[in-house]
Amino acid sequence: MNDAIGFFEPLILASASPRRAEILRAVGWPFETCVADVDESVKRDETPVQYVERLAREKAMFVAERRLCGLVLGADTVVVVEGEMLGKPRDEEDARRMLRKLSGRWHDVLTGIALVRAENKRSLVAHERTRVLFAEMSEEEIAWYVATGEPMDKAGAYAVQGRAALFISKLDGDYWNVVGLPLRSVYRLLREERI
Ligand SMILES: Cc1cn([C@H]2C[C@H](O)[C@@H](COP(=O)(O)OP(=O)(O)OP(=O)(O)O)O2)c(=O)[nH]c1=O
Repeated sequence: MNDAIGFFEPLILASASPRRAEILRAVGWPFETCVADVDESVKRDETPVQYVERLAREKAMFVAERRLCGLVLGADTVVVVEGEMLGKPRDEEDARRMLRKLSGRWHDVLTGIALVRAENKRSLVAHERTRVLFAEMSEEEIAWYVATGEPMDKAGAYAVQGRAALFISKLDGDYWNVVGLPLRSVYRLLREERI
């Protein structure tokens, strides 16, 4: 059985994130990528859930508007700790600040996902939340971790799939959501809803 073709509808992944592509590849979901260029600034009074869902939808819509056909997937991930939303760090000092904030605390990782049908622009939007507990990090560990460069293109300044695994004490929810794509939610959305 060639499940890569018969089981999954091919996707157009509206993302430059190598992690999202790797996650789709890992389950054999056929896709091509097309990078979306959208303004990622937060609107006034926007909640983290509203933000990730809006961004996921804008990324998918950006690509869908430039295509005649196909099913486009967009996603956006943020970390929320004590009410503060953490995106990708601006610089190394910002990364150290984020890691100090996460040290020894539980936080939420939120990913918004959006599917947009290019033919008619119909869309489905959802989000997934995973709780993560960071171990206490010493200043020395934070300095070492930031010097590896790993935090710089990651929401919350860490990569659970990389060296930050050394500092993850507990994780409650979908691991793949933390890496940037809650695959189970994408699959369920497509199976349960018509688009
Ligand atoms: C928390 C966490 C985030 N991340 C990554 C996933 C996302 O790529 C990134 C969050 O930034 P996003 O803005 O969601 O995505 P992106 O800019 O990398 O890619 P695009 O907008 O083109 O889709 O952080 C990890 O890789 N590991 C982690 O543990």
